[in-house]
Amino acid sequence: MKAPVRVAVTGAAGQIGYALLFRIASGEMLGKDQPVILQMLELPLDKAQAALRGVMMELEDCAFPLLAGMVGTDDPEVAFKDADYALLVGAMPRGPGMERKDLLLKNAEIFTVQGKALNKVASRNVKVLVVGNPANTNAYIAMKSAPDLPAKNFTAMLRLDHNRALSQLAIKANVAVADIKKLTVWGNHSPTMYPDYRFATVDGKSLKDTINDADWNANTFIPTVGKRGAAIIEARGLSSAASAANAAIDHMHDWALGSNGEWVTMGVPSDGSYGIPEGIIYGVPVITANGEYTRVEGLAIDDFSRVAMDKTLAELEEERSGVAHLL
Ligand SMILES: NC(=O)c1ccc[n+]([C@@H]2O[C@H](COP(=O)([O-])OP(=O)(O)OC[C@H]3O[C@@H](n4cnc5c(N)ncnc54)[C@H](O)[C@@H]3O)[C@@H](O)[C@H]2O)c1
Ligand SMILES: O=C(O)C[C@H](O)C(=O)O
Repeated sequence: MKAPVRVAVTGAAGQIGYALLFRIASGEMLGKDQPVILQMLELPLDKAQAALRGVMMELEDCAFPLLAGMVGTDDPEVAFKDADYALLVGAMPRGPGMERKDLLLKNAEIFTVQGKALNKVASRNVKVLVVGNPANTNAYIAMKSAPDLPAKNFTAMLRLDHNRALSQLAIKANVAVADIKKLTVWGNHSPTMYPDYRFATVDGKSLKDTINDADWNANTFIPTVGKRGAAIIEARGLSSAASAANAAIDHMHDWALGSNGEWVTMGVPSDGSYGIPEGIIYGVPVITANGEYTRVEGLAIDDFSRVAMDKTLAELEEERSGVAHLL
């Protein structure tokens, strides 16, 4: 049996937390041979702490063989102590009629505090996934607040957008989701994101040629994927939770255990490639292996894509300016 690893989850009593923790404890994230110690953070409010105690009772009641320990706390330095993985979910969600960036100033402080706590107490190799919105800029804030940790260890969740794009494409082309390779979503987790299937293949054949519908791409596919979060809020009255937790599991699973040579999308600090200034947390195609991600380099960027990639970049730069005073 492997030694247990420490997995910190913030917002553990929230919607996404409830859809996430049981899957982590059952081994779906890090493997069926990897014991985990869950270190769960919630707000220092009676209601939040009581709800967290309830979640922990339910975790106990599952008798998961891989759950090697649990900590529930309102102190980030307890939650992140020696953490090998940190899923930063806890933040305010948007409601109907809001954009994710409307949450920026409300949620930003959470990520300065938590970045500092990670810097102080987490494993030096901690892998951080920011889910709380606006996810890219919150990941940027956490990264900048943790100068002693490697910047590459801070990532934002674009995987939900990647999975949404996969399903829309599978429906359109009448193919199986699992057969679509080489898809990506560039940029910000916001309506400006650019889901891009120019390189995608199905059974080695170009998906773009199979679909052959530029109008559908520009006027249906891209806006449908970009506005899917709002469509879920409109339908459910609450933001996505099970699909968000599922994407977080996919992101961390692939980062830890590898993507078997396949492309996945992660929001990662830019290295300056593709015309994205260094340090901006931007969705890009990566291949993961041995606990590391490697950007897919050298892809051709045509005029349509350049405009789309610059638009989502401009939004990220605007968000970064909006939080500069906190860093
Ligand atoms: N990146 C994505 O693809 C994606 C997808 C879905 C949701 N989200 C975002 O994830 C976040 C959580 O969504 P949810 O539906 O679970 O919300 P929720 O309101 O159900 O749960 C959030 C939980 O976080 C807790 N919390 C708030 N501040 C905290 C802090 N400083 N420390 C610890 N816990 C804290 C709250 O008490 C609450 O229990 C939101 O910001 C939402 O917009 C992102
Ligand atoms: O859209 C939201 O506010 C929640 C989440 O980011 C989503 O994409 O479902």
